[in-house]
Amino acid sequence: MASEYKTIKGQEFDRAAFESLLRRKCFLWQSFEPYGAVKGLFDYGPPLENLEAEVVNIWRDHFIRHEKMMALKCSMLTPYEVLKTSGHVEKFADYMCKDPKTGEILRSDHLIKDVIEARLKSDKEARGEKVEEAEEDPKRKKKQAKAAKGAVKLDDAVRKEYEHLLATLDDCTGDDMGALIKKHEIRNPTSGNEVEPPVSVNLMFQTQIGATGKEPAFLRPETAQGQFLSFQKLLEFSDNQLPMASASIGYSFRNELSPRSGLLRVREFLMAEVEHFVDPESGKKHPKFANVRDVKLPLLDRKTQNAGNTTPTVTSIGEAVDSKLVDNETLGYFLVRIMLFMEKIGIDTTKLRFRQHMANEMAHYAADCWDCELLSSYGWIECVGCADRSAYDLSVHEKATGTFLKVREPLKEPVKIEEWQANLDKKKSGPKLKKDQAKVEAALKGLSQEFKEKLSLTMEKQGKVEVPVPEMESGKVELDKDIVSFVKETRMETMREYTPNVIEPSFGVGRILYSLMEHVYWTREGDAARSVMSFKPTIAPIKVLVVPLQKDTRFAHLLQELEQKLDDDQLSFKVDQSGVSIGKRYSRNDELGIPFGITIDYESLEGKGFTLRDRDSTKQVRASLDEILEAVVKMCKGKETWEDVAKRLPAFEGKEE
Ligand SMILES: Nc1ncnc2c1ncn2[C@@H]1O[C@H](COP(=O)(O)OP(=O)(O)OP(=O)(O)O)[C@@H](O)[C@H]1O
Repeated sequence: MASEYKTIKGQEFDRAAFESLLRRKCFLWQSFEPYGAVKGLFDYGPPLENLEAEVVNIWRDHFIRHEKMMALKCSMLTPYEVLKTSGHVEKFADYMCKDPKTGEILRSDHLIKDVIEARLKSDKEARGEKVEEAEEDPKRKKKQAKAAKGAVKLDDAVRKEYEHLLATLDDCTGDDMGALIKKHEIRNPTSGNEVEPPVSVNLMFQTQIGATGKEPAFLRPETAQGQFLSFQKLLEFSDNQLPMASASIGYSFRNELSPRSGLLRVREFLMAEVEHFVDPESGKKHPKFANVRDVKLPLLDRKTQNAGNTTPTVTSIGEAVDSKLVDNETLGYFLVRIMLFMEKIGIDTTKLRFRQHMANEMAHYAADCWDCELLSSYGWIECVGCADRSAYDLSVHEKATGTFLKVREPLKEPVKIEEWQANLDKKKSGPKLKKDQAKVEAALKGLSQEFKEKLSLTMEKQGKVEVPVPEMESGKVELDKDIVSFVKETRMETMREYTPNVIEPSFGVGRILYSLMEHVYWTREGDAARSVMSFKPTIAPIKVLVVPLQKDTRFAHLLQELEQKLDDDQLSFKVDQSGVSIGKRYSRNDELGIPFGITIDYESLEGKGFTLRDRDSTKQVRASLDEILEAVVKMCKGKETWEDVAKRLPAFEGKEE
């Protein structure tokens, strides 16, 4: 809840002050501002762009290098047929309602939810019960308040109906939502106007390849399809060995109907996706699962959610997989790796949970799905989806294209196979079947073993059989024993063919960055204006702040030497030589999250070293330049902490003002 959301220091989180910092320090802004800005599109300024690069580097190291994944870069422009086969053309859609008078477009489920929640809130107020704050942004709260205006205490039966409606909203079709809007007289909260019935709108951006219009295409809504269609190359690269995994970091595009909550719902965003291919007959075991068995995760399972509870249970992943709460080892292994990644980049893990998808949320083909959700002032937000997509994608693409998307591997022991065959005597069947010959042949080939056995018995008794041929106008054909025979043949099988299953952790980088920025934001006690962004040194956008005590030309040569050495150590740095006090210079750069400050003072001129300041504690040490730089390099690589450094190097009692 927004009201319960606290900073890492337990302070009330002030979203307005936080957003003002992001703007002031140029972390981000809406794209194309001089043209009035475009909703759902953001430009990243220098601090956020650098932060993204650092986080992506850690992601690459944590997943691609550590897990020996195959990095891929696939095209963003995707032909229509690919996304038709994957189901996106038909199903990747949301319902929207239009306000015919203002032209405003509202996502139907959001509209219903907002209005009904507002009525329930108002009812609670009327009953004098404690009201929880809306989890969404202030604009949404305003809308809710407006919607609730005039609402009175509800009838018990209506209240129950509303609660049930909210719990089952995810199951509603467009028609269901249309009926709800009518029945409950739901109007646009902003204008008070009636809205048009819901219409399904596909969320993909459509375009075309070339100028002829003959090659329709989309900007991809996820990176996954390119990876599936590279399956054969990946298998070759991994010497035909499974499990294997590919990974892709790249942009995806979704024409969200009502983008809101800043970076949390945008129309163009960076995704980092893994496709881990595994033999389904292996029980989806993971070779490194034993290493993570004892790691504990906060798991909010389906049963708990069904009971209306949102408190996760902290469980070791070993127990969760043994009890089948988490479907298999591979899925469990990735949940652990996701949490370790979040910890590594500085996410506050008390604001992290894994939520299992409810049955109605999962794609029909998915075996199990867990979202890694992060708590921000907007509430719990899905930042990583981790799904077991079974064999769905490879199977549908194989069926649509005829391309072999399976694994063939030699069997340890050859297996004796007994199979019914339908043998068509083409010489005799030709004159009878004429142009339908090929269709009948294909139909016979496609018959199941059981059906072929049944037909052999019929043939024995009646000397003829009726075979279904959907491709023929008549839909069937009668064949006698001169034309077709059914025989049981025995052969030795030496190879096994199977379609791998896919476990897919899918990261939305922007949502993670936003949550991270909220998690590291706090204000120094006693002075509300002094905000700090406590980025870990390993990911901080700028590593070092250089502050000469005063504007004094005598510092010039030391400054030059320091800059050269920082550059040699590949440390990013900022020099603040402005005339304001050291304290002010430190505190305004704390807002950028620079973890370390090096001061050049008059004692430095006498060869007595430099001071190094830690952003979070504001403690300082004094040492030679080489000692200081060695410490900074180690801390920025995550090899040492400030506590380690403070034990090694002599403390310095510097004043900040
Ligand atoms: N519009 C968006 N803006 C920013 N990030 C997004 C957006 N849509 C999805 N993501 C990110 O991509 C990840 C994987 O996408 P996925 O298709 O699982 O999301 P989703 O279930 O459609 O999300 P939601 O239900 O919130 O729209 C999400 O966990 C999220 O971090």
